[in-house]
Amino acid sequence: MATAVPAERDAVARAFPEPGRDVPLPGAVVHRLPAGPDLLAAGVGPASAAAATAAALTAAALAGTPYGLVVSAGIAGGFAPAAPVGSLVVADEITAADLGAETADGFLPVTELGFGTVTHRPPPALVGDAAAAAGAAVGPVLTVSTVTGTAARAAALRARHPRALAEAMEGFGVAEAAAAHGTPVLEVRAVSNPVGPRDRAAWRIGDALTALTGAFGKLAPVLESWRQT
Ligand SMILES: O=C(O)c1cccc(C(=O)CC[C@H]2O[C@@H](n3cnc4c(=O)[nH]cnc43)[C@H](O)[C@@H]2O)c1
Repeated sequence: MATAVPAERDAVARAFPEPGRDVPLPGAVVHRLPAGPDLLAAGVGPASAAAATAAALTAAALAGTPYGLVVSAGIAGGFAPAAPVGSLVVADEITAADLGAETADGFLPVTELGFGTVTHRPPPALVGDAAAAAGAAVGPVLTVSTVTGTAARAAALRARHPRALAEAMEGFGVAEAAAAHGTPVLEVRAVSNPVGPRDRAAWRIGDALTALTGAFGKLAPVLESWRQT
């Protein structure tokens, strides 16, 4: 389970009965729960998330105990009205929304430049089971390197990704690390703020962290029992 910051990691940990311990690894510190998943505060942004997630995946593989699933979890901005503050989102697509080139005719994703990947798709059956268990909406979660701060930027993202429900900064990095290991990925987000004009007073980080704890209390059996078929 990869979050950005320790506050998100600890919110997920509160869904599990017993406290864990930190296990230092080369390039990452995994918080190991006795009766739950390994948790990783991987850092803010796609690069840090990818690096730390890859380190944890590699350490597990070299130890002969490879992970069966990687989950990117945390708070996110929600695209109103589909994803209001306090709601939960499970990604059916994890998309890098600003990986490409700005041109006179608008943004071109790297895939239209002839290389790379911009979208990872979690296993549909797992997405459905997770969303049903958590009472979450299902749709694309965008990964950005810059938090949207204007209505114009929000509108531009919605125009390019009309189904998008949320915006965060780590999912695509986590998904790239998982893909390099052939490991399925899931992204679960609790909405802390609306995507749009920067208004720090509108952020409800505490409420979102509480929603994240509640979500993983319901998700735990789904994630534990899920095996790639
Ligand atoms: O603009 C601010 O002053 C501000 C206040 C609180 C938090 C931030 C962040 O940049 C948080 C980024 C962090 O949280 C995730 N997140 C939450 N909401 C969003 C969003 O609307 N767009 C992108 N990322 C968001 C993200 O995954 C990071 O881990 C800024």
